[in-house]
Amino acid sequence: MGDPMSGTWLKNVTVIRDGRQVLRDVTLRAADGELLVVLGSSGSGKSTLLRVLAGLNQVGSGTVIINGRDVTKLPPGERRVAMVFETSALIPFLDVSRNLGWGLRAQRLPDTEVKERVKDLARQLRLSRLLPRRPDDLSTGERGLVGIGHALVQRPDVFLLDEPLAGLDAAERPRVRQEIVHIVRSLGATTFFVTHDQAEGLAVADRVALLHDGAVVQVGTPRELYERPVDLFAAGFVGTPPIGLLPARLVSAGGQAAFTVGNRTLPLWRAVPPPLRDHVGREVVLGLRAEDVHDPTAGNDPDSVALAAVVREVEYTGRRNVVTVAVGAPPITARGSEVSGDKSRGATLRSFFPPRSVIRPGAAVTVAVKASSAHVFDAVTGRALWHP
Ligand SMILES: Nc1ncnc2c1ncn2[C@@H]1O[C@H](COP(=O)(O)OP(=O)(O)OP(=O)(O)O)[C@@H](O)[C@H]1O
Repeated sequence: MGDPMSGTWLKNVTVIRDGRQVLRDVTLRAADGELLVVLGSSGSGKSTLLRVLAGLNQVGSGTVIINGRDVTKLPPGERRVAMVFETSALIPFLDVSRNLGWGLRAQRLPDTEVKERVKDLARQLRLSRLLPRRPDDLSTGERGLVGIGHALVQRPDVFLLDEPLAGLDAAERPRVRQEIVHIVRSLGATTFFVTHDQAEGLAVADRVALLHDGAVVQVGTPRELYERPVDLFAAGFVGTPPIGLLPARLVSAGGQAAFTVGNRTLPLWRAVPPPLRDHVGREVVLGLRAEDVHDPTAGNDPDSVALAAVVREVEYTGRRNVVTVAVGAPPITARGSEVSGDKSRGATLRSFFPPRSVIRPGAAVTVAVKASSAHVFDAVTGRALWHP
């Protein structure tokens, strides 16, 4: 990105509604042709961010740039973007074919080309059989597909997709998702893809921007968000099942770092890493992904330490059981920790057990963890200090 204006982005954008900041100084840039997922829970400001790009929401302050062009003061019609809304507005008295084509006809494309493009797109999205029907004669999911089609047929510079898969059933979602990704990639269009579903976001994104309370928490590749979350909020939001959290104290003995958890000690088997030096003797929160929490009877890793725990929940998924256990440790109060656990229950970890294991809520078990697999967070601010 040599040109400082290139790409499609918001620069220091603030949006105020009813006296509340719904976007707070948001700076977020998608490179040309990038598929950027905007991820966040309900009310985090995702739709507002798209509406600002589309020109449907005024900014309080800041700049909006589309394909290197400052469009902050331009009306929606002059921004060359195509938007799919969560509930798409179809024209009731036009059949699907005309609904898909009217945007192109408005651009004065020749009729034969409009028909050709509509036909191709309908085939790609597998909605050819719906072309003669009117919106009233479609299911919610089918209307959703037509809404997606209406945006995708346009070949704009920038696609704005707001929960495009919301109306579709679970079985159809992965297929349509792949089709959308295929289409926007083959057109080379920059795409903002809004979702509250982290698994969906990770699956399609070049990069993910995680939004919380109107502010950008972290921007990175799916892998960066999973492996190097900037704080407890990001760590808890990204990944299934949610990351497990353990309160601990960082100690240093004979120059070697370790974490104490209750009456157990988890040695790191190395000197205190420089980013942790200021935290020796202080409380931290350890974050452990389910794949790093083991059934100690299944094998013997000499670096692991067994912790006593009580089974809270068992979810059978076919390939394995996802087991939530409570470890005898006090609840965690750090900022952002609420997304990955229930505060009232104390520290919880998740682990994968074999599908045939007989394990029931209330059972006493031990789980094996090791310090070198743990993400380390500040116990007060929730900021990440160290990643495995
Ligand atoms: N017209 C409005 N007037 C006042 N506040 C609004 C208006 N529209 C949205 N908001 C508020 O702005 C915040 C962000 O809303 P937005 O729709 O951008 O969130 P979102 O992340 O897209 O949520 P969802 O996933 O539920 O659609 C919310 O707190 C919402 O209540």
